[in-house]
Amino acid sequence: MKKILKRNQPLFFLHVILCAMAALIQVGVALVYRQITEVAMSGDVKRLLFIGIFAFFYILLNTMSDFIPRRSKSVLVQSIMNQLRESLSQKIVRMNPVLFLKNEKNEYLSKLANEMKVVELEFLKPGFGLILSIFTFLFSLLFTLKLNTSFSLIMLLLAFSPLLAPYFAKRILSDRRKSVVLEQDRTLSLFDQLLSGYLTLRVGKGFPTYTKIFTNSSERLKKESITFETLQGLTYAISFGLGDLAYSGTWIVGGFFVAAKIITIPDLIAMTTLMSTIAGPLEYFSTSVTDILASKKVADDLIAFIDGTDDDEPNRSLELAEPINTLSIENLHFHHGNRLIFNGFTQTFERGKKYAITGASGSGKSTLLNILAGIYPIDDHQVLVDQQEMNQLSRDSLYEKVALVQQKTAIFQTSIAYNVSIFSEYELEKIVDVLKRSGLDDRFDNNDLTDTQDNTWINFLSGGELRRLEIARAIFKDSDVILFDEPTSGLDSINEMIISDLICSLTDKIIIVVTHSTNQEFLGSFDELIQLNKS
Ligand SMILES: Nc1ncnc2c1ncn2[C@@H]1O[C@H](COP(=O)(O)OP(=O)(O)OP(=O)(O)O)[C@@H](O)[C@H]1O
Repeated sequence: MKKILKRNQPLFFLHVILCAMAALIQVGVALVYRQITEVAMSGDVKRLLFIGIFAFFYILLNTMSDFIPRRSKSVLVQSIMNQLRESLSQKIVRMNPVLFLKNEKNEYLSKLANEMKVVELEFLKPGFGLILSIFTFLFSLLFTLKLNTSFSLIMLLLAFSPLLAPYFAKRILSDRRKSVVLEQDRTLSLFDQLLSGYLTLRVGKGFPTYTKIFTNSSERLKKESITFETLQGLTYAISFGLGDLAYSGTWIVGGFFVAAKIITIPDLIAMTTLMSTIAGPLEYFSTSVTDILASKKVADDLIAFIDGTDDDEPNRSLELAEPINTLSIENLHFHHGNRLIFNGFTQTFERGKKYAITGASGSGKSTLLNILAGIYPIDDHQVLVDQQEMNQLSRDSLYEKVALVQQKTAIFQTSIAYNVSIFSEYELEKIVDVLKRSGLDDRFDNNDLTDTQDNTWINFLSGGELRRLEIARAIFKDSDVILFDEPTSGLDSINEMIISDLICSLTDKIIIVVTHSTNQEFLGSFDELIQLNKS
């Protein structure tokens, strides 16, 4: 958070200065009232008229003093929110892919949708709102001290009482706020699964039970929210009551001071007006502190996630200067948790050759691809890229030269061209050529390849077309190593051979294909078949 505040220093200081000016104007109202009372008591009508006109313009100025700090607070909070969203996406980009794969995707969605909202509305807004309150409080205090010291000290004691409630409630409020966010996460996650599993649930008649599960989760969210809001409301109410008590107390104590002729009636009017600019800010202070303390845990967790160090391994700094000629696996030992997947596996992959990896389900084929793509962590000396440790290569440098064609095609809501180039710069002729080579030119005959708005096509690609789009990406990238994860799964033999021909057309590369295919023609197109056995 400090880093973000530092980046917004100019906006922050501008807000502080505007708050100080606004506070001075607001506190000045008491002096205007004091003056009016004094002149009214003197019976000087002409001066009273003059001061009345002055008061009118002063009230106009006072209106602006309410608006301007609100606006500067809004600009400051929204710039911070913008940076937080940017930092969150950067954090995810920087993350170690293994950690990313391990976590629930909805956890990240919730950070953007739920936690950021809490930080904005219950942490930053009340936090920056406090600055005006602090200035108003301090200036009012200075004025009252000037009018009468002992009365001011009594007022001050009374004015602090509303702060007691949030102070005692902070722990429980903070825990309850976190519980609400957790329930929001669960409900969001269930709703997301409802959308992604819509057809399965509909056709499998799972909706009645699933809807019950969702309703129960929503019910728990309702209960948690009510509990939190009740506690929060109670804290506000106690603060409000104490604030009211302090205000009435000022009139009563002030009455005694007037009776004892220690202060005048105009002084009492000024001081009770100032009490509202002392107790008012303190009341605001107490509700804001209530919100801040309640949301602090959520804000701290979000910032800890963004600033956390579970990013990519720091020792991955080597760059790959030359094209990759060999990938070597030497005596690989690899576990998923307690489960041994590879027990001394050795294999060299050479440029210009095509390798098919086969084996029973669960024998570790996809795991091997993920190791070769630098995703899973491995011990030193087990995977070498042209004699360089895979572990030490920067992922950016590795991904310049390695492409991973995944089983499940990710499609982005943008143009066809960007879907092929995966958001890198492209020349249209190259996209047209790649689509032709991957047999997708007919499919996109009537589409504007560069149109980023009309994405209806993304919902209607067949299984074979999706596979071809994945391969079009690999052809566009033209990397030295292409790793295919079951490129023909779910395809008929004709489509299988189309994909096989496409793969065969890629020359002078290291091609590694994981496959379950038993099609001898397809398998015959590889230079080497590698059979994995369960360890
Ligand atoms: N991240 C993971 N954490 C724990 N276990 C995993 C993980 N990934 C895979 N496994 C397990 O490791 C074993 C090998 O998985 P892998 O996906 O590599 O097999 P596969 O040969 O590709 O299987 P299939 O042919 O069915 O796709 C499986 O039993 C799988 O459940």
